Amino acid sequence: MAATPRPRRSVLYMPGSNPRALAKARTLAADGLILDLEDAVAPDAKEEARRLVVAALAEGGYGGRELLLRVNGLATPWGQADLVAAATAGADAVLIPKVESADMVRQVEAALVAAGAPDSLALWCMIETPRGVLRVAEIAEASPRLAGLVMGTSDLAKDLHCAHTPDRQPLVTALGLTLLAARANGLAALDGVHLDLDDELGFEAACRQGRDFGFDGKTLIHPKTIAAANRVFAPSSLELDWSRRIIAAHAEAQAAGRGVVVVDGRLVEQLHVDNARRLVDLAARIGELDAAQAEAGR
Ligand SMILES: CC(C)(COP(=O)(O)OP(=O)(O)OC[C@H]1O[C@@H](n2cnc3c(N)ncnc32)[C@H](O)[C@@H]1OP(=O)(O)O)[C@@H](O)C(=O)NCCC(=O)NCCSC(=O)C[C@H](O)C(=O)O
Ligand SMILES: [Mg+2]
Repeated sequence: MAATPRPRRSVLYMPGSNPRALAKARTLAADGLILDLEDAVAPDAKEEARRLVVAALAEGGYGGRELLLRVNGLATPWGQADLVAAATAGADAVLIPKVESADMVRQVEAALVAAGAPDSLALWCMIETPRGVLRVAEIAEASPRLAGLVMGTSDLAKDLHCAHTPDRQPLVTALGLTLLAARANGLAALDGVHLDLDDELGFEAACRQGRDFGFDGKTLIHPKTIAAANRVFAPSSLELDWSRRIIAAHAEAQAAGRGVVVVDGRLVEQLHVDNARRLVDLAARIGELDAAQAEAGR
């Protein structure tokens, strides 16, 4: 069976040019952090942001949080220097913005390798342009270093000329294609940001929609949204209770020579047990991460 993925319920962007945010992130309950050199950073602050991010990573203190460093695109004036810095900065992954082809991924990978990136450095891709969405299947299999895809729903909505409606209907095709490409290649998939920071109910509804689509978690822009994302994207106690019951019932049935069993009137087969195990394992990983963060915060 595939290894249980790490929790990625909440992944917070922070502008690389904001030292306060880079420091505060060490104390936040986010599963992952995106140290951003791209759109959150003004052009005249790019060099300083790169220096701050490299220094923050060198200082460490981010515990078990997954660390993604979002670079500027290779075609921009900052892309090449970002990749040279990112190669050995100590992040878990480099997040490439506005990916539109497998070739673009391989160019970034070549630049990172030339700059001394270790084999362990993963690549993540932002899917946030119409061309990127149309080519997401080829992008998702561009490199063995690829670990995940991130929806960039703000850029995408801009390019599509679509509205940010509460039900996100205009984005459903892109969300579905990205999720399909991720799952077909064993990659993680993160949903896009919710821009209205005062819209708690809308944020939770968007989290539930993303979870129901199959996304592993949501990308966030403010710490106050972390708790809700962590809650919505974690398996619920009802799901865990059901999962444990069907794992036990199916094991009993198998011991008696049967491949299926009915629990509370519902047919349970091996595929349901596989999914139940995934949820139970994910809950265990969340428990470990939460405990480690609580320990570090003491
Ligand atoms: C939106 C913000 C500019 C608001 O910042 P601020 O006014 O400082 O908010 P608060 O006063 O409410 O902050 C309270 C404390 O929390 C810290 N804080 C705030 N935001 C973050 C953060 N993102 N990470 C870490 N810490 C944060 C503040 O420093 C305060 O701390 P303290 O001083 O101790 O009280 C700000 O939230 C922000 O800049 N958010 C990130 C914006 C961003 O990164 N945007 C780009 C990514 S989104 C994107 O590009 C998606 C994609 O590409 C697409 O196309 O869809
Ligand atoms: Mg974007």
